[in-house]
Amino acid sequence: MIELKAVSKKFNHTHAVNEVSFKVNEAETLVLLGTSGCGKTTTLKMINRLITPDAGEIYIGGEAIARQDGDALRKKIGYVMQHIGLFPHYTIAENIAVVPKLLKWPKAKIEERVHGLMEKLHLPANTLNMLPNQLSGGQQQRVGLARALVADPAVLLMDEPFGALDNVTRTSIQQEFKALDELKRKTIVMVTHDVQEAFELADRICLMDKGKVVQLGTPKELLYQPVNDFARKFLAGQQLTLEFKITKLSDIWSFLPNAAAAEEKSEVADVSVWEAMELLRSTGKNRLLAVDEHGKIKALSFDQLTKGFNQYQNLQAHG
Ligand SMILES: Nc1ncnc2c1ncn2[C@@H]1O[C@H](COP(=O)(O)OP(=O)(O)OP(=O)(O)O)[C@@H](O)[C@H]1O
Repeated sequence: MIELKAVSKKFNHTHAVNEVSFKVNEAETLVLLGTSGCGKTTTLKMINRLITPDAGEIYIGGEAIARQDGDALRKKIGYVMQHIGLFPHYTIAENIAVVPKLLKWPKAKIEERVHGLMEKLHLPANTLNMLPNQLSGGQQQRVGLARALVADPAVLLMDEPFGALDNVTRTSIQQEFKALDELKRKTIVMVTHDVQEAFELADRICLMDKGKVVQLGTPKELLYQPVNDFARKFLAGQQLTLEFKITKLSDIWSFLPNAAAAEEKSEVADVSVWEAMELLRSTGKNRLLAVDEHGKIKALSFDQLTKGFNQYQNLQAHG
């Protein structure tokens, strides 16, 4: 869907991006991860031609973007900016409706879409006519996302979309983001410097350093098969949490105790061990129930999840 071929960009003497190549498949979320200044934002902005590469080629849907008009291209690509970047003197409704107005949608269609998105993103209807500074940081972030999604673009570029939020708000918006139907079909390239966030949201991660791709792979590959010391050190210290995040209930299913009660219903889908623990924490319950496709019910408590996870890890390590 998106392909970068040996793309480079220099600013004065800084090689911001140095022969970067990768492909993003349709409906995939690729996260660009790396320390500040490694070239993530420059890479992202070259995909919608806010920055022009010095060398290399970029294709979207098989077409070279260099041969397309920049404004027309950007109307087709959703873009969530770093630091949100809402227009301060536009109301929330006007901020969300920028692209549909440029595309000359009829007024009624714009209103319907803006209302629908506000509902989906849990923005209260009374914020429609407010200005951005009257909203909380979390609400502003949702408006930024609504603005990027409004014309239903197939491609979405997101630059530190949750960067301005406190940890609690950040975690809950990340969870909502993952569950949002609007995003399921989209090809997403997202920038972050936060390892946990990358593991939470990425199908694949592109780890960058000094303008170059260090490693591109699934979260599991980055964790268990780091290509060099830089990749290893980048994840060091967070190993256990990351393992909880990439291990699913279905992975540890056979190690969890059966729960008999047929009348009890499932409360948990096939989430990660981490998410199941978060659910236990947030609901304050001692145990939750999960059910598989054969109707088999399993009980989940902190203790059982940890035991099941350890047994699974042992099996992975020793066959
Ligand atoms: N417009 C510019 N003019 C000069 N140098 C720039 C410009 N934009 C980026 N750079 C430099 O290019 C390098 C890569 O910057 P970039 O913003 O792409 O990194 P990043 O990984 O997104 O960092 P951050 O997470 O801090 O935004 C940095 O050294 C930066 O100082």
